[in-house]
Amino acid sequence: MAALFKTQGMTKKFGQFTAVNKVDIVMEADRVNGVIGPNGSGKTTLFNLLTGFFPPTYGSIDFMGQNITNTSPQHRVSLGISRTFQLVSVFSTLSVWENMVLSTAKVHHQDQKVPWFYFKYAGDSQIRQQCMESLEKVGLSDKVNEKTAELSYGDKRLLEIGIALSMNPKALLLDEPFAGLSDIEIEFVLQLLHELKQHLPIVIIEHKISKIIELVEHLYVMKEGSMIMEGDPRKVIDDPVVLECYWGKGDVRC
Ligand SMILES: Nc1ncnc2c1ncn2[C@@H]1O[C@H](COP(=O)(O)OP(=O)(O)OP(=O)(O)O)[C@@H](O)[C@H]1O
Repeated sequence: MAALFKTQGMTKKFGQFTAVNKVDIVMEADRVNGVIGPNGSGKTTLFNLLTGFFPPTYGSIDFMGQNITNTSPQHRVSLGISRTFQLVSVFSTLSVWENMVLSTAKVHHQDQKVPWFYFKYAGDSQIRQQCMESLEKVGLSDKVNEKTAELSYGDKRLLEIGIALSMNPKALLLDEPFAGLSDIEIEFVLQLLHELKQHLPIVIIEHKISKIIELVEHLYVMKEGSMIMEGDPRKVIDDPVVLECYWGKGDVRC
């Protein structure tokens, strides 16, 4: 079976600064992959490259055996690459249901030029079903009519995951999904991820490994743009190189 993501020499430069440096990974689909690393080590840029938000300066990216190096984010979504963002990215002025429909219809009808026209597809039974199923999965089905601005931060995160799930993902990429959440909210999201991982490859960025040590099955460590280590999470976090990478910036095991 082809790897979920395979990158060769993947590099991203911003001017003279190298944010991601010659990253070669073969990320397998049959496990939860975690990505850790200190602030500014290139984790989000790695996600932006995998999801097409930036083209790489050099190198190649394959998704499930298909070269996607120069394809758009929209094309990658249609291939099944869904993501969430470090800062919650939902439309505050819309209701929960409107957020769901807008995103789901956009995946089905990429030809529309005017975003609001997507609402004409709100009645499509397939779109309605996908939206409802996703909202049920993330526990928001009783909040469909609520204004997104009035949701708790945890519910906004869940909505973002719900939107990602409604797009028929073949891979779910989560950028710090616990940021800003209370311990109770983190537990809820973690439980959801444990359920989702049964049938969906997950890639998760997180600073603090303790939150995801029971979830992830393979761990990557980035430092200053480079992938410095990968492997079994419990072995990786005890590796002297990884411990040193975190010295002065908080223990990786916190
Ligand atoms: N669009 C951009 N333009 C210029 N520099 C950027 C851009 N995006 C990221 N960088 C820089 O690339 C480096 C890596 O950033 P990135 O956000 O990928 O790190 P990170 O590991 O996700 O950090 P954090 O854990 O703080 O979110 C940082 O020095 C950042 O300032």
